[in-house]
Amino acid sequence: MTSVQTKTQLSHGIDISSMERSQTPTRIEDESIAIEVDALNLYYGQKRALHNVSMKIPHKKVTAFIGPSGCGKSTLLRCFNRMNDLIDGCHVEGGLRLDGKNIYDRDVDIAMLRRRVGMVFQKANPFPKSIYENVAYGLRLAGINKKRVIDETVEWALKGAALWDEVKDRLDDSALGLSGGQQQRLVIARAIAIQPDVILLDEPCSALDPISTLKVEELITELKNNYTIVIVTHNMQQAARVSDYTAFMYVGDLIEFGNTDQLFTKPTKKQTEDYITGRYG
Ligand SMILES: Nc1ncnc2c1ncn2[C@@H]1O[C@H](COP(=O)(O)OP(=O)(O)OP(=O)(O)O)[C@@H](O)[C@H]1O
Repeated sequence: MTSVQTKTQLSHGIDISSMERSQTPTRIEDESIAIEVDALNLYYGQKRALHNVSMKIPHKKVTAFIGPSGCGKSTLLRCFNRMNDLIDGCHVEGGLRLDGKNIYDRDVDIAMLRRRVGMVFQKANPFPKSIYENVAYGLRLAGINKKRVIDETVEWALKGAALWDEVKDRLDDSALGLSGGQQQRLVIARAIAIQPDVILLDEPCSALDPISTLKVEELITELKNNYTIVIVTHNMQQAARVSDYTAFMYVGDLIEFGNTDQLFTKPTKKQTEDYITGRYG
């Protein structure tokens, strides 16, 4: 065991045994790419929050963003569906391509982009409507009105979000009566109902208890069979458990990006090693 592995276990208790069992690590060079970030700079007014970030996000894999508070993880995530457009004074320079198309081009339909790139936030935000209506809402917005299609899709999405068995007998009850973990899975069901290509998860488990966290983590692992997933997490054990690739960010810079097992066991940058061994952050 290397000194990094020992320190990692001591400071954070990250279970690296599963990493050591893994076969040949996957390499980003061998992946099909969903999102390509090219020399991206983002400014809040005069302040630059992202510095020349370049990276590739692979299709149907889980990519985690880690790093200390304020390093730009959520800012970068929000670029992927242009949520930052909603912030006054925010502007972006550089390229960000989704399946080869620059999403910052003038001709991009932002509503369509956000259908393709769904987002789940730290705090579950169900609408004050029934469980059924929460999932059906996006379908109706998308112009789907046939009850049978909506019924089938609501069931499919709730099953996909591992919530169906818990709610199938109370679909007309208020979503606000669900537990925090159930609400987060409901929001994920709402996101997948409209069949996006990419799901962005911004600290989806930070308000959840350990059992709900485990369920959402299992769900993430399941969802990557069909979706490209990008997750921001403060929890390094979570990044190590659920992700295939990890990006370590520090004060707006992308310091290191690569295969999760390698990044946690053999980081190539001292700043990454210092962070994962708990020396700062
Ligand atoms: N709406 C905003 N207006 C101005 N500055 C912002 C805004 N949102 C974020 N910032 C700044 O941009 C930088 C990056 O913030 P961001 O929230 O992306 O970091 P983070 O790594 O996700 O942090 P945390 O882990 O604490 O959520 C910080 O300095 C933050 O203060």
